Amino acid sequence: GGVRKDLQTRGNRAQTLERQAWSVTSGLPLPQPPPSPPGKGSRALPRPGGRRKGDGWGLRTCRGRPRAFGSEQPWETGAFFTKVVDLGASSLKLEIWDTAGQEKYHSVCHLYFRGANAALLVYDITRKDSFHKARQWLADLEKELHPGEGVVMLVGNKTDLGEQREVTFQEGKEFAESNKLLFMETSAKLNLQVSEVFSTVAQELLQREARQSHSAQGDAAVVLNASPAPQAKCCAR
Ligand SMILES: Nc1nc2c(ncn2[C@@H]2O[C@H](COP(=O)(O)OP(=O)(O)OP(=O)(O)O)[C@@H](O)[C@H]2O)c(=O)[nH]1
Repeated sequence: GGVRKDLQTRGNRAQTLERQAWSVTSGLPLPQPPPSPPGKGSRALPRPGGRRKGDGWGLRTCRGRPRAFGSEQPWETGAFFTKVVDLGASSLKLEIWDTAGQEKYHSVCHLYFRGANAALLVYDITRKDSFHKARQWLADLEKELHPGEGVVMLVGNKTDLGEQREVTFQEGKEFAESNKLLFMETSAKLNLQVSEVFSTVAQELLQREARQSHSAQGDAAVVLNASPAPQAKCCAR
């Protein structure tokens, strides 16, 4: 799935930045026109179509809507959600596309990653195969996200099923570290660490944005400082 991010500085003072980010669960999308969220126009990005239930991959609570676990309603089978993350000085509105888990649509998954600011790679800690699939998804993601751009978090879900665990915390952490990913474990069922996933990703997005803007200012200073030099040389002739 995917996420589009609106950043708004509090007090309505500053700019509204628009960024696109994609969250990637284990699922694979059927590309369809995305729905229009309330109050917004139609979107140019695809969203997943159907959902195959029960493969244990998804992080349902990423949809950012209050509801009881397992109480899905037919109208909730769509895959576009928004979540506002309050970060104190700023808040981020994440627009999230959830992919549906269908391997045969793997070839179109790049549509969901393109232009992403962020991605969540979610696996099921009770299924080693889902962990291996997450690694494959990362390879796909890396083709679409430019190096150093895009925040990717690896998420091990279903910590409430600890006795059935097949992927250790350490394995997840080491894989994440070796690929420069953020890492967390969650239980969507118990709502453990779910909001932390989003706030951590949002924080990281903001920090990267601040660093980029800082470095852009640095570049501008170099250009400004650079231009008088040739003139001075010229005039000295
Ligand atoms: N025990 C437990 N079950 C979970 C948890 N998260 C999801 N499930 C269950 O796992 C199954 C799959 O959940 P989905 O949210 O449909 O998984 P998904 O990967 O998004 O599904 P796809 O759309 O096929 O990718 C469902 O039966 C959920 O109720 C969790 O944290 N703990």
